[in-house]
Amino acid sequence: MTSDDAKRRAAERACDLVQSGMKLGLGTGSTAALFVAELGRRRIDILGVPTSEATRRQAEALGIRLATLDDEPELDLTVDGADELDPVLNLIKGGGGALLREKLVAAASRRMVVIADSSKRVPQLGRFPLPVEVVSFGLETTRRRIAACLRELELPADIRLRRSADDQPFRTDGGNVILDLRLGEIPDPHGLAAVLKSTLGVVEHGLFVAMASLALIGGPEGVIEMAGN
Ligand SMILES: O=C(CO)[C@H](O)[C@H](O)COP(=O)(O)O
Repeated sequence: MTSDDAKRRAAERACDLVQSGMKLGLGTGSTAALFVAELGRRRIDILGVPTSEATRRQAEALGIRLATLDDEPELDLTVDGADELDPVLNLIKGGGGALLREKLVAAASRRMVVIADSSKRVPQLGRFPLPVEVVSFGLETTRRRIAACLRELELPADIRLRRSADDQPFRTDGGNVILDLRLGEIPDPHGLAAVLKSTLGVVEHGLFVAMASLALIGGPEGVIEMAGN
């Protein structure tokens, strides 16, 4: 079974949770795109709040009714992918650069369900570089501030500015840039999340701590369910 098949299984199972009339947060990335495609195929009448311009374009093309988070500040369910998930469903997200809108939409939802293939499961977060969205003004000063925090926490200060295919700094939908932190391991996701959040210049980080209530992991045996908070 390919990774895409596994992701599709998880996406299809997540669609089973969707009922007509729901207000849904629509995630970003290849797995979330499979979910949105399946929603379109099933023609369930939902109102979607997309977490990126890419997802908005896909959902619009499928005829899914859309709203903004300002129109609909309380959502029933968000379904989104993840770059890593640990056994208690703390996540690293932002590989696709949509972490800020993804977190805003997930936080506005009664439930967040993660869909993934089994390669995303890890015993401890940190192998995947942690995306941190920062303002581009004063970028070097923010980078140094983050490096000092990491050294304080005895974590490696290997921080790289994300670049697009044309070698220009990658820009998020909000016009910010992303620093990817190569940490290797994150022994205390709560602690690191708090430190990053209080660092001047940081807009948001890709640690989703205690936000997901369920993960659906697709694989050759079917779909495994993992419960979170
Ligand atoms: O956080 C994300 C985008 O910002 C994605 O959910 C994450 O990168 C997983 O993507 P994929 O489903 O393509 O593996």
